[in-house]
Amino acid sequence: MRRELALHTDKYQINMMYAHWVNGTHKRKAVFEAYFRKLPFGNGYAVFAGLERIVGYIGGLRFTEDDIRYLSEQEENYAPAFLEELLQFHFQGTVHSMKEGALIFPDEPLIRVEGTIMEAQLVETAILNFMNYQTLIATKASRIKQVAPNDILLEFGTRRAQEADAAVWGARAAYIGGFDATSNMLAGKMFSIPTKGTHAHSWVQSFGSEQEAFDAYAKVMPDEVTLLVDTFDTLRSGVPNAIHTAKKLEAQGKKMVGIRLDSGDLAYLSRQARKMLDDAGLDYVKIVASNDLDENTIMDLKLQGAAIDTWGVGTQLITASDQPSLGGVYKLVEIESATGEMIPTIKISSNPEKVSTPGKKDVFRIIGKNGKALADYICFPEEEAPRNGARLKLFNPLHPYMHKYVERYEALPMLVPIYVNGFQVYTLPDLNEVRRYHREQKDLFWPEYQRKLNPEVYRLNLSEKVWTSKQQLIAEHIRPDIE
Ligand SMILES: Nc1ncnc2c1ncn2[C@@H]1O[C@H](COP(=O)(O)OP(=O)(O)OP(=O)(O)O)[C@@H](O)[C@H]1O
Ligand SMILES: O=P(O)(O)OC[C@H]1O[C@H](OP(=O)(O)OP(=O)(O)O)[C@H](O)[C@@H]1O
Ligand SMILES: O=C(O)c1cccnc1
Repeated sequence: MRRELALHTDKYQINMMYAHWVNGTHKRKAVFEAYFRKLPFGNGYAVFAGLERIVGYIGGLRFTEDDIRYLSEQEENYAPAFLEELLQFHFQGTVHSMKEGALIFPDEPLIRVEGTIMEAQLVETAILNFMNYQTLIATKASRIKQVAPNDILLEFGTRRAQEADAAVWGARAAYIGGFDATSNMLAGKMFSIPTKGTHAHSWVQSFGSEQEAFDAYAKVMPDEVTLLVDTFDTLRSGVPNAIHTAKKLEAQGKKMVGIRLDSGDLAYLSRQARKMLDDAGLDYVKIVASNDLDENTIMDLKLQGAAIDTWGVGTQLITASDQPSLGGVYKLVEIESATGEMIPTIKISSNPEKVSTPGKKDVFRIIGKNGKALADYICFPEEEAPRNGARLKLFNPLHPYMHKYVERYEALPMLVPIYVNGFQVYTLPDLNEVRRYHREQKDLFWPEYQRKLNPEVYRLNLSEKVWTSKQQLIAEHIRPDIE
C-alpha cells in the first residue's frame, strides 16, 4: 500500500536504463505491449483488472531523495548525473489499455506503453505485477459467479491472502468479477465495496453457552444478525439455538438475517437446517456457507440440492490456489532507429507460441449482426479496416488458408487512451461502472465461450499486414541449419 513505488521494479530495469543512458540511447522512442499467452484455470476468457492501480502508479512515479541515496549505494556505481536525472524523472509517455472488467484473451495487447525506452522499460515490472495478480483474481471470481449467478457471493480471503496488498486489491478484483461484498474493511473504505460480516467461533466460545452467545449478539446487532451455528453441533444445538434467538427477535418485530455453516457436509446440513427454519416459520432466514469453497465445490453442492443462498469464499479465491499466477509478459514491439524511424522488433523462440508479434497494434472486438462477438482483430493503427467498416478477412494465423470474410459488423476499439504524453486523459470509472461493463462484456459472448469446462476457443485474428510483417521478421531472423 506504499505510495512511493519507483523502486518497485526489478534491478535489471534500472541497469538497462543506466546502460541506455551511458550509451546515449535512453531517449529513443519505444513501444511495449503487455499480454498473456495462456488462459488461467482452463477458462474460456480472462477478466482484465489492475488498471486503477497502474494509473495511480504511473501518475505518482517519482524517485525520492531516499531512493536515490539507496541507488547510489549499489555495486553498479551508477553515475551521479544519471541519478540526478532519475530525481527529475516523471512519466511522459502514452499508455493505452483495456478497460477493467473487459473479457480478454491470449496473445492480444492488453496494455500498450509508448515512451522513451528508459521510461517504458522502468514500468514493466510494476505493470505486470498489478495486471497479472488482479486479472487472475477477477477471472477466478468471474468463474465462481458463473456457477452461482443468482446467489450472493462474499469475499472472505484476507487472512489467507499473500499479504496485505493482495488482500485489498484482490477484494477489489473479486468485486469486479461479480462478488457482492468483502469482509475486508480497508478494501470497503478504499473502493466503496459493500462490506459484510458474520461472527467467528470465538464469539460463541467466549460465552458460557451457545444460546447466551447468540442472544447477546442479536441484542447488539438486531438488523444484521447472521449466526454461526457449527461451533458444537450444527443440527442438535446450533440451528435450534439460532431459531430461539430468531423467535425472540420476531417478538421485537425484527428479522434475523441468516445462519452460517462452516464445516461438515454442507449439502446435507443446509437442507436439514432449511427444513428446521421453515418449520419454525423462518423462511426468510438465509443460509450462508463457507469452508474452503471454490467454483467446483459450489457447483457440486448445488447439484446435491444444497439450500445455500450465500457463499463465503476465501482461500481458494484470493490465492487463486489452482493456478496462483498469470504469466503476463511485456514485450518490445517497436524501437526508434538512429535515424528516427520506428522499426518493428520481434522476439524469436523455439516455441512458436512464444514468438512475439512485431509492431504497434490495436485491438478491435468484432461484433456480428446478431450482437455477439465473432473474434478479436489485431491490426496496425494506420490500417483503415476495421475502422471504416470495410470487409474483413478473418483467417487462422496457424493455418492462413482457413479463412472467412465478414461484411456486416461493429468493431469495438478495445484499447483506450489512458495517458497521453504524460497526462492522464482517462477518468477512472466508479467500481460499479466497472462491474456493469464486465456484465455487458459477458453478454457479448455466447455461453459456449463462458462455460467452465472445455470452453470453445475464441478466435484472435491478425490483419494480413500484421501477419505478413511477422512472417517477414521471422524469415529475417531465422537462418535454417545446413547439415
Ligand atoms: N456435500 C459436499 N460435497 C462436496 N464437498 C463438500 C460437501 N460438504 C462440504 N464440502 C467441502 O469439503 C471440504 C471439507 O473439508 P474438511 O474436511 O476440512 O472440513 P470439515 O472437517 O467439515 O470442517 P473443519 O475441518 O473446517 O472443521 C470443504 O472444502 C468443504 O467445502
Ligand atoms: O475457508 P475459506 O474459503 O478460506 O473462508 C474463510 C474461512 O475463514 C474462517 O475460518 P478460519 O479459516 O479462520 O478457521 P476454520 O477453518 O477453523 O473455520 C471462516 O470460518 C472460513 O471458513
Ligand atoms: O464474516 C465472516 O463470516 C468471515 C469473515 C472472514 C473470514 N471468515 C468468515
